[in-house]
Amino acid sequence: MTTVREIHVAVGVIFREGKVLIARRPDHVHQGGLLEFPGGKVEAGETVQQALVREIFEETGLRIAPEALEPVIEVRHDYGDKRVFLDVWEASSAEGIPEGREGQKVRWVEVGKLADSDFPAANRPIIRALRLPRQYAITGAAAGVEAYLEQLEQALHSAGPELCLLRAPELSDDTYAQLAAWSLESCIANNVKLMLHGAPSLLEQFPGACGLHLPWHQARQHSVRPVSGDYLLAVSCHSAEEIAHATQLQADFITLGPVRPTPSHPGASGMGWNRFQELVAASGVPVYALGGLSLPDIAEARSRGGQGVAGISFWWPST
Ligand SMILES: Nc1nc2c([nH]c(=O)n2[C@H]2C[C@H](O)[C@@H](COP(=O)(O)OP(=O)(O)OP(=O)(O)O)O2)c(=O)[nH]1
Repeated sequence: MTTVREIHVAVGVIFREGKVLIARRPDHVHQGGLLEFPGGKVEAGETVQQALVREIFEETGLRIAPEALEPVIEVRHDYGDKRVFLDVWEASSAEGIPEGREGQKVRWVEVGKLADSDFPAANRPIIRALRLPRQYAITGAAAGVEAYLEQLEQALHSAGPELCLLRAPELSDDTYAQLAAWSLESCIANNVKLMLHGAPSLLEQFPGACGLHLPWHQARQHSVRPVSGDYLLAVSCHSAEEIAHATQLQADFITLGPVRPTPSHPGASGMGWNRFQELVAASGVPVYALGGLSLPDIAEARSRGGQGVAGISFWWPST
């Protein structure tokens, strides 16, 4: 076990016109030569917000109001020679024109163009968190495949989700595949990203899907990431052990719940927001809160360190 002290680092993601500000770390420092989001160590007696306001001004000349900062994700990472706790916050308003005040190059980049390999390893979940939406829409029950598709069309039009999971564990593999083919067409036409639910072979069958969501009983059968980095990988988790396994699989995000009791999982009691927060703090990947939640719960989920909410009832038409 490492005995190196963990360093609390305040990291700021500053948005302007859909782009984020990045800088290149000087060659001679830790993780030198790689790109970073501006920030630095939280000094004794400082809050993370105070540290961010100070570091961002010192490094870039931009002025940020502490109340404009919102939490993104907390990432703990052990580099071997250094252990960091990246406390990541975003700001969508900052005053001034940024300049590299410590000689570093700064520039604005679209989130979609951030590449993992250009950043320190600890930044991988940050980049995921910036790309993922606040809601993860999961399909619900329907009377049959055709009814299912009708409800999907209706839900896509009325709710307009960005990211959707085709979950239908009650269907046979063949029926699910039929539904996946139709749903994918519909999602692509509506500019919605579709995740498939089940075994990794689904992505060979449907390469146009954006990723695979492993139910826990599937996830536990794998010891390494079962899909390529070109796809998103998500895992359904319910405990610290399951989260640790999903992290080992290099999941891009997870769902965690039930936070509250929910009709789709009768008998399961909710873990509550405090337990959710504890588990999220130890996870290091974007986490959607799941179970008995609706869109107004997004604010609570984010204040607890989560990415947002996942669920059926907030978007799926009732039968
Ligand atoms: N600012 C920043 N640091 C990051 C990112 N990703 C990442 O792993 N780190 C790590 C690299 C360093 O080990 C640590 C930040 O420490 P630092 O040395 O840059 O902090 P500082 O500006 O307070 O430095 P100094 O006073 O020691 O010069 O966090 C990131 O995106 N931004």
